[in-house]
Amino acid sequence: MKPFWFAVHGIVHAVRTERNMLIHLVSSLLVVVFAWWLPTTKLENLILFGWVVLVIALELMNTAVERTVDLVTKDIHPLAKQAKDVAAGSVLVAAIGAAITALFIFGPYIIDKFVI
Ligand SMILES: Nc1ncnc2c1ncn2[C@@H]1O[C@H](COP(=O)(O)OP(=O)(O)OP(=O)(O)O)[C@@H](O)[C@H]1O
Repeated sequence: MKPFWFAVHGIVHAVRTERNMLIHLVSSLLVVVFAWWLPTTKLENLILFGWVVLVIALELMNTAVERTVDLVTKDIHPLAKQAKDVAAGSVLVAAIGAAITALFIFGPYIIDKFVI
């Protein structure tokens, strides 16, 4: 059971220390609110859930890369920059994918609600 709590501790640490993680959690909450408010299908909710999980999981990995790089060197190094920037890029790619998916799924329902 210990590895589970170590993992939970890691998640709590990332939420407490990473501003971007807070942004992802607020965005995830917004997705839940919209999915509850709009008549989305089970499949659509499942797709949205997958993106939310992917973005949060990648942000956790990004945090791990940042900590590892900082542990290895405090000096300015091009490889340290590449490692951090590439890891951050993976989060950005997923976040853009999630935003586009959310727009495609929620967009038509919102238009239906407000345009008669
Ligand atoms: N050791 C380093 N050598 C060279 N460039 C670095 C180094 N550390 C950080 N950088 C550059 O500065 C940027 C900001 O680094 P920092 O460690 O503050 O992470 P961050 O991206 O601000 O993470 P967060 O805000 O999520 O904690 C990195 O994306 C990278 O481009």
